[in-house]
Amino acid sequence: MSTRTERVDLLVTDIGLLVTPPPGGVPRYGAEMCVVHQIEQAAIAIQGERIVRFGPEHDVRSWLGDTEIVETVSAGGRLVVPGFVDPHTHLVHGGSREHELSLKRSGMPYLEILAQGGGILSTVRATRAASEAALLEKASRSLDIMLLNGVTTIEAKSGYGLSLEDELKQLRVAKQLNSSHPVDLISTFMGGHAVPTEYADRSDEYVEFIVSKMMPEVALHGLAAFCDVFCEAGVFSISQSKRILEAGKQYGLISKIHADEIVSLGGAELAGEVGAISAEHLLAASDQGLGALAANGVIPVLLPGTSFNLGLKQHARAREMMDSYQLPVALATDYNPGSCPTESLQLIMMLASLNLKMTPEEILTACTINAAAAIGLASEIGSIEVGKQADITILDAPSLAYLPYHFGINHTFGVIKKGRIAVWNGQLAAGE
Ligand SMILES: N=CN[C@@H](CCC(=O)O)C(=O)O
Ligand SMILES: [Zn+2]
Repeated sequence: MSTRTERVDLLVTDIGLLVTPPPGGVPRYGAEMCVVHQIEQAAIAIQGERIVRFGPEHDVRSWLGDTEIVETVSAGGRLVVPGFVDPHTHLVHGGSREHELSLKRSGMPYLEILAQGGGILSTVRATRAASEAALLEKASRSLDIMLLNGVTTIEAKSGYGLSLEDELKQLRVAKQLNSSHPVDLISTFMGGHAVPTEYADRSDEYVEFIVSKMMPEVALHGLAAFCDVFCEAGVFSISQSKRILEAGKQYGLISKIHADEIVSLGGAELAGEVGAISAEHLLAASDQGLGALAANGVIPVLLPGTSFNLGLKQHARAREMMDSYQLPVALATDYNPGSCPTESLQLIMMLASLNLKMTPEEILTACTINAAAAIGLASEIGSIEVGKQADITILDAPSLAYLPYHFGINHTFGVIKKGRIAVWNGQLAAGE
């Protein structure tokens, strides 16, 4: 395994049970998702930001010999897993939408609220009205909650600005948080989230505005790694979505797509055609669409919190995706102020168990290595592996199954981010 190092900066001992996807730095497909490595009475040695050794504690200790250890912490017999990754969030936004709760509960469909100028467009108004500092403050608080819940890396989309300045404003906030907050953020440009009111009935013109005015600026300032579009009936058509994603590729932005969430429009097929890294939602994806994902290595990112919160009977066909199509399913919160206002990935784990019929092992894989792969980071994060970033979550739980079983609470005891203690005893560490 690894050669001995001069010094270990942090040694995590007394890990009751360490569970991780196997090494490899690649997504885990279908049946592979239930295979995880489990080590009882384990320890992890960290130097700088990297894992240098892990395994049974007696093995790690004999490997260490008389190596200098700067700091030792005990996991107190708890469960230790890779830091969770949330690969689909709409973190940066102004305002909230509790005023739409009664409309939703009275059965008004999500797309109808949007068509009446509410929904996403309501958050666009609030985001445009908010200062950059106010957006930063609000997003930072949500990011703290995510960290306290054991999440160490997230993806964050724009898409509530829908004007050049306001899209850039959202993306600058995410960039700023990436450098100031312990959680790593990777940004997605989503100017194609809705057609703004000033372009009502001129959606093709808005698409050209995205392509000709927004994308060059996003690329020029290095503000995003990915490009996403809400490909949905009444929002962006297949051809408009294709125009946006293909143009994004010219600017080096990797495609993602909100596909077949409500209507089976062919978004999954388009994801395959444009070579997207991931396709999200997929409740209404056709068999042909799932085949296109499998044939083109597209990762399905499932968002069971959204179908739950929208009160939908339909769920993404996770079992078929894994069992029949051998797809590498990932899970995410979809944290946003409308369809899924929760930062809790642990709630999503419970819903994945309940409604997607995923096993605890599959859920762990979907929230770690496959989630990392959905944002292009599987070689760096998503598993406990020598050489990988030391992103580690310590949970007050005796087993993986305990997480979806004892639901509605936060099990996180500690979080180590890039080798530094970011959360301990359920609290943010001083200075974080
Ligand atoms: N479906 C489109 N976009 C978001 C919801 C955004 C909102 O309602 O504000 C989603 O992924 O669920
Ligand atoms: Zn979304």
